[in-house]
Amino acid sequence: MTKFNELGISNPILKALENMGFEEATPIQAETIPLAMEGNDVIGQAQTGTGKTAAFGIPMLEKIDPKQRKVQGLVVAPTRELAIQVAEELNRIAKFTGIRALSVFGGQHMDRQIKALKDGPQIVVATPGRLLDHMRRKTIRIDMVEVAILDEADEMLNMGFIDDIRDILKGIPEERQTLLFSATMPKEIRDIATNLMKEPKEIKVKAKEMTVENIDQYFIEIPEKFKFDTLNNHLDINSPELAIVFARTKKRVDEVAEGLQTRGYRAEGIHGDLTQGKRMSVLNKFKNNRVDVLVATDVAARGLDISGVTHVYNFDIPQDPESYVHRIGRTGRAGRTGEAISFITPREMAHLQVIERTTKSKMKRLTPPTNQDAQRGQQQVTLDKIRKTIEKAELKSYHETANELLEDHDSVTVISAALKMLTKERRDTPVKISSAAPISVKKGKDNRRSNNKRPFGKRGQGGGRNQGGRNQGGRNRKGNFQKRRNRD
Ligand SMILES: Nc1ncnc2c1ncn2[C@@H]1O[C@H](COP(=O)(O)OP(=O)(O)OP(=O)(O)O)[C@@H](O)[C@H]1O
Ligand SMILES: [Mg+2]
Repeated sequence: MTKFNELGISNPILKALENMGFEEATPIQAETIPLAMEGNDVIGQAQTGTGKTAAFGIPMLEKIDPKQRKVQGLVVAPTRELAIQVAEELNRIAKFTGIRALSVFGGQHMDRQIKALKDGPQIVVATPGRLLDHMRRKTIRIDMVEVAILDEADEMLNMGFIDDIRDILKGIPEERQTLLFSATMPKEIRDIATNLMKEPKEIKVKAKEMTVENIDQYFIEIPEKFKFDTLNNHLDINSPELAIVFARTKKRVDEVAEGLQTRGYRAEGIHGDLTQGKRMSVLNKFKNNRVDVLVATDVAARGLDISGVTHVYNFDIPQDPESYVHRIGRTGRAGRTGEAISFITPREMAHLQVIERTTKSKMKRLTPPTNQDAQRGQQQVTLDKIRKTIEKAELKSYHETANELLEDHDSVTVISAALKMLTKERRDTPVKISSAAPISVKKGKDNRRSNNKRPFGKRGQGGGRNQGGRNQGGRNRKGNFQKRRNRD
């Protein structure tokens, strides 16, 4: 185990890391920090939740001159929520340095952003579309950038973003240091990456599997029409602290979220068609435990670090094995445990094997729980509450009333009545989820790249701006399917 003070980090940053409760460097941090501080370009790959943000953040902060109020560090990230989160983490690490990171993303008022940029942050964390907007309007200068970072690099260099990234990098001096990070790095993307860098050092934290060991992975083979009730039963049995349910389309996200509300769960949906205000408020409610179940498209699959997420459900199995890795990686972070449960229709069973082969992990089969299992699960939750109350609470003042009840009824009847009152009863209000075509394995083709995946929906996340022109999904000149650009 490596201590941070063995890595040549300056005192103000060491102090912040200590304040944050970081005791030891994670393997990706221990390997990356010295190499990046020497000025090398780095491609860093390590499992989800293992601290890649600090692994690139610390060497970037060490390179920046706090006295210069110019953008010296640039981080590009695929979603708005991730840009905000990365800027927050950098600001925590930079607390005693005088360096400030600003997040810049679509859906926010341009004027306010321009004003914030004029304030002179030394680091900007941006989504690509909005950053390009500022570059064109000349409301940001990135010609003093010394360190450029692509977080979720394989996503950023995928078809949806690659042109934007090329345009952005053209605006930064060639002497820059470039750092690329992700939990996944398919070979064809790595080849693109090396072309954008100078003799990059590759750091790959060796792991047997692409997924994190302390996430227990399960699958349930289930026909489409039983998915929703099965999800209900599962939530009742597991009573997750926080759960994320991934569905394939925005429509299904809305329907599953509304269906769960109808059945009495505190659930909300998040996807790219919502206003930025709504996206933020949903995510904040989830972080503050005012929402227990977040139903999401892949917009929430990458990078988000929300403590307390104990369960990830793939209501719909993702097309890419990479996407599976990132989705389930929203739990089991920073050494904690988690569970991932994927619903697979009988026709999708071959796809399960594709995911297992690529990620080198195995999902254990679960039988779909019955309504009785779910009811017992909910009663168990009540039992646990009662046991805790017996342990902790002062109950003497209730004894007299309890004895009064016991004079008229036997103890089993009395306790059963109390259990009934305390237990969430099942609601069987019918909920209809529109069907989704099953994902199929395309023979003889790289399944991953032929997928026109659209985590942000048809208008992209820019909310209707900048949507014209090239690369709007569909087929490109070579006739391959092309991912719709997620402009922001
Ligand atoms: N050395 C450390 N000790 C303890 N906690 C840490 C350490 N480094 C990072 N963390 C915490 O671990 C969590 C996960 O970190 P981070 O989000 O950087 O992971 P990641 O590798 O980028 O994951 P993903 O691939 O999902 O983006 C965060 O809450 C972060 O603050
Ligand atoms: Mg990350």
